Amino acid sequence: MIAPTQTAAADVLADANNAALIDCRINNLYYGNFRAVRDSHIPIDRGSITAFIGPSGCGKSSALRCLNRMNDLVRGFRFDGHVHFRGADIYHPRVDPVAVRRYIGMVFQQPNPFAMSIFNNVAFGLRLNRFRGNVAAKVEEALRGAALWDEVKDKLKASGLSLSGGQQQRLCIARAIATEPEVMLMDEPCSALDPIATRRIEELMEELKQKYTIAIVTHNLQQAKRVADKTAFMYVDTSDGGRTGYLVEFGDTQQIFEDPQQDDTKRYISGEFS
Ligand SMILES: Nc1ncnc2c1ncn2[C@@H]1O[C@H](COP(=O)(O)OP(=O)(O)OP(=O)(O)O)[C@@H](O)[C@H]1O
Repeated sequence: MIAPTQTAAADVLADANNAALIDCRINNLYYGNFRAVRDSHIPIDRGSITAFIGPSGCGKSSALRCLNRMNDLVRGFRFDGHVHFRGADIYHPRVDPVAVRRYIGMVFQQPNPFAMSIFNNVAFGLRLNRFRGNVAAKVEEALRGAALWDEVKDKLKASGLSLSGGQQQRLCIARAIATEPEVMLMDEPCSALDPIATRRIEELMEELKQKYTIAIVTHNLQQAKRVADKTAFMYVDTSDGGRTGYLVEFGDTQQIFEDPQQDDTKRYISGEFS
């Protein structure tokens, strides 16, 4: 369990007033001496899909990876700011990053099923978490949740690697939801998929949203427009000779696309730069 801190106690109260499920404030994010992101405050609302958009290198993935401490695994990573999940500071020294990732799961750009059976791919996390209930029932539930059950129910012993790219990505989603996280982070989950498999994942996201909060990094503006409730637009500041990403504008997706308030957002949305 993520231990709430004293500072977090006030935020728990704020949460009761419909504050964001995750409140992420990145003042500075460094890899070694390189400042990759600055001044970005991104709240993630419960039960919503939030898209991170912006040109390559603006720090979308870096910001996303802060939300479940995935950057901790990167050498030279330093972060000044906070990420509060349900009011608790996930970077508090007493908080175990592995526990954070149990609440806030992740699906990556390249489908990465383990070299084991479809069944065991999904059961893996359950066993890791010493799940004591009915594993087979839970695996089925997760595969149904990821809209994959009908396609694999007769070949659960086949290797996860034998599936198509789109099926593999849904298998990874099943693996992520089997342990019942509250939040799913998706880092360009469709970039390796064809348009039909992409559409399938987008439809799945709509279904998953009933149960999970989702944050997604996407290069595909149409995808953000189709699936996201909220959109964060990030850009790169080169004024001081560096390349530091920052949040330009955050709001309802419809507002960001139809009535952007910042010139850079307008230019990006209209395709003036990519
Ligand atoms: N592990 C790392 N070590 C050093 N620098 C990194 C690392 N990961 C990212 N960066 C740098 O941080 C900056 C932001 O990268 P990030 O991947 O977060 O951007 P992005 O907007 O997601 O980019 P893209 O859309 O191309 O994936 C880039 O300049 C990148 O080179």
